[in-house]
Amino acid sequence: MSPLVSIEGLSVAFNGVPVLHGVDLSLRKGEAIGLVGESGSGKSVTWLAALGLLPRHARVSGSVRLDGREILSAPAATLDQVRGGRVAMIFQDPASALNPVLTIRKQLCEALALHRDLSGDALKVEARRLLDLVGIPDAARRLSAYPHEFSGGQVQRIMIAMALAGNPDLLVADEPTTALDATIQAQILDLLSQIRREMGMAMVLISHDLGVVAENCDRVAVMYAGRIVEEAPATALFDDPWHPYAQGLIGALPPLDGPRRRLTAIPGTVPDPSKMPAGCAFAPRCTVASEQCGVGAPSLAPLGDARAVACIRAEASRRALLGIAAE
Ligand SMILES: Nc1ncnc2c1ncn2[C@@H]1O[C@H](COP(=O)(O)OP(=O)(O)OP(=O)(O)O)[C@@H](O)[C@H]1O
Repeated sequence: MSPLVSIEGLSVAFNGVPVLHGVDLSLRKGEAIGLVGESGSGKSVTWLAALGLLPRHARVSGSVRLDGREILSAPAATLDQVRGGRVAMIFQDPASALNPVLTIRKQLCEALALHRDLSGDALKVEARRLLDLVGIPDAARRLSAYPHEFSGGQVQRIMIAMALAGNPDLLVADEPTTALDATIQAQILDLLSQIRREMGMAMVLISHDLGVVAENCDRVAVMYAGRIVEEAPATALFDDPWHPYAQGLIGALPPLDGPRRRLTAIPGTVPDPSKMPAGCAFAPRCTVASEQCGVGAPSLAPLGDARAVACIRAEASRRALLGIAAE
């Protein structure tokens, strides 16, 4: 089956400083993929670039195809149609994406009118259906309310309803629950997963939280310093991570049924994009790095059918982790 989205060699530079280095990623219809990595690793920039949402001073190159059609170089009007239509996005701070002086009905109807062939009462009926779908109680009455009359979790539900207005094939959710407390986070993620399955929609879930990604995604791509360093089915990655960075992230993860915390356990920090090391960007923090790791940045190499890793020391690192002696 041909992929829904295929990203190849996606690179981004800001003011001449590269921050994304040839990212390759593809997504099948209905698939949920998680993008994880510390702050600054390029998760958001990957999707902002793919959807033509970076500021003008960004230099973007590579290829992004939606159903085989190139969208990276598409005219602005085509990209406007894609965004909110076939591809929808939700972000961490939903309140800033809603207009405070318009009712929810008005905003939902505007989103619907833009992407669906509906008008008059049919718009209002569909707006109500969407609000119901995302679990806002008393939807008919609440349509007349303004954004400030809803809680943070409800506002994120409304943003999900807005995102669904165009019947998207893909939803990109960038840290959709980071600003919410733990119980509400879990409810919103459950809602997203349920809607995704019912609609057969693909999803990209960008998160710092590996637990969130483990529970909600089929596949995971781990990013470090503007590159994907490991990509694998979620269970394979969590049971047996190969890249030393992925191993560090997973080592920092509390049990799935225990309390979550942010990823802090790997010593050191992500390198400044303007001061990238010559070889593997993770080498300065890596416990198994060899001299050769300083020579060139390793590319993402397939490892069996479903996974890929960018590390020349992956096997050694895995053996060290599992306590297997070198042969
Ligand atoms: N508009 C911009 N202008 C200049 N640099 C930028 C811009 N947006 C992002 N960057 C830089 O690009 C790099 C990748 O940022 P990005 O936001 O994609 O990271 P991230 O992994 O999504 O992190 P976070 O989880 O904190 O959102 C960072 O070094 C960031 O400072």
